[in-house]
Amino acid sequence: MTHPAQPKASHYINGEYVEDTSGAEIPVIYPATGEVIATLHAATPAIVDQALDAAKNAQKEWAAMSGTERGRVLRRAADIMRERNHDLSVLETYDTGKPYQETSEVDATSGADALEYFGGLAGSLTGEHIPLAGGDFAYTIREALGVCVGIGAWNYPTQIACWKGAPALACGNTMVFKPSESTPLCALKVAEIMVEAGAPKGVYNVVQGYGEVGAKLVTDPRVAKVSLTGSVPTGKKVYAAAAAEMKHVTMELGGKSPLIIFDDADLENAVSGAILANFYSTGQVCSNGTRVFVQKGIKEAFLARLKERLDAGIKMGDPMDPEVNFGPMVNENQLNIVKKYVALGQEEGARLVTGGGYPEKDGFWVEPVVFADVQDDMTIAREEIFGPVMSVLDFDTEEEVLARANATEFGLAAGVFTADLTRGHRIAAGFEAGTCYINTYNLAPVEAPFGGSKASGVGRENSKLAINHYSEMKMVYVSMNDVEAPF
Ligand SMILES: NC(=O)C1=CN([C@@H]2O[C@H](COP(=O)(O)OP(=O)(O)OC[C@H]3O[C@@H](n4cnc5c(N)ncnc54)[C@H](O)[C@@H]3O)[C@@H](O)[C@H]2O)C=CC1
Repeated sequence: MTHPAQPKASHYINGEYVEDTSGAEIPVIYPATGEVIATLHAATPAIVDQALDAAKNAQKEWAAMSGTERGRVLRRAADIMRERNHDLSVLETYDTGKPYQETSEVDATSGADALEYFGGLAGSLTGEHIPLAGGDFAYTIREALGVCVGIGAWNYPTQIACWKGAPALACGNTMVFKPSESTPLCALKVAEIMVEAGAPKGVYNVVQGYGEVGAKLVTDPRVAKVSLTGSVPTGKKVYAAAAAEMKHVTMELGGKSPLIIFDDADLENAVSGAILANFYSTGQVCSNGTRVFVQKGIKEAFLARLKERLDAGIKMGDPMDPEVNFGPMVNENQLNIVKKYVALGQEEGARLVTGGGYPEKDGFWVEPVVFADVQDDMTIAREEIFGPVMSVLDFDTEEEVLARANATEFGLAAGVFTADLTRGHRIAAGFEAGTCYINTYNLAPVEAPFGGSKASGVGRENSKLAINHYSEMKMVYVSMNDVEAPF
């Protein structure tokens, strides 16, 4: 019998499901059991062509609609997503293995928030009037870029499809979105919902594929902009390919973010913050604060309480059970990466405080891991693991810890827990990171910009700033005077 997660076809182009079985197979594996629940096919060159043509053909008409009309479509799509939260969350759980307890609160909800927020902004995207000498003036027109390509990672398939789609469409662009080959299901539902909400055909298209399909999309002359969520190595390749054609980019890449906990921090809140910074989505979150610097005075109390809460609170099991709060890794490859780093941490002399076991059942399961006595030069403190592995490092002084926190090529996020708010702001000012937290961690409301500095990215998603990344300003100079020329 066909599994309910199996979509009608692999791609969604010009308002319809489209299939071409000659593309490479993409098996969809439910991470909780290891079983193949759906089979899709990567886009062939003909499918890529069809999607880009559809997006190109739809763009002028979409951009010619008023911002209010475009916004109405996005807001309707947000309403539909909220109404279907249950079904979308079940699908997100099949796609990623994340527990329903989490997906039912976060994924479609966050997608709907983006659609609603950018839908609300769409009617107020304007240029400005610039008075000049002698009665001349200039005005600016905020214009869409054209066809935008979105390329997603596998940890938040619904959210990423919406975070890229919503601002792109609000500005009058059209989109071709390529989900991660590990989680190809959810974006198809987003595309369906857009059309149901009234988006003209071709405005939002989804094509499946591995990296090579992504690479093909990036260099196509019909494409004006590329927004990637993925790892730093992929980001470097995509940025370079886009630069060769002078295309706009947004890069949301990986991190190894620091979380600093001072002696004076509220212990319970600091432990909660460290949990949110490491174990949500089984640690598969780009902004995770995986280097937890704890001041020596609070260190043992912090470790004891953290272990107590993890031991009592983690509930692994069927991700569809609403009581379960900890799911498997997304796939076998990612599980093996975690295993490699956990072994490395032990070899390099870090102290295993909790975890390190692998439940013996089908699927890709790992217990959450906390390492203490981690040194800055250990591999687990330098490289992004993208799994539930927390490294706790000791520190003495503010100056020392800030320097160590910043000593990384990454700059996605950073956080600090302290009762001294002056110090909190001082540390936030000193962080070399795009997304900072004082006395909390890992929140990403659509109203606030999200993104990284240094190797972690270029540009920002969410907030009014995202509009600048999906539009450009045309200037029109108007002379009110005779034209003077030298000869
Ligand atoms: N900053 C952020 O907002 C976020 C960043 N991430 C980062 O994503 C990574 C995990 O996701 P993965 O899917 O493993 O990343 P990945 O870099 O392997 O793949 C990302 C996407 O790029 C595509 N791709 C691969 N090679 C390509 C190429 N040459 N040209 C065009 N597209 C190509 C893949 O098919 C996939 O859709 C982690 O590093 C994580 O930190 C994840 C979520 C959010």
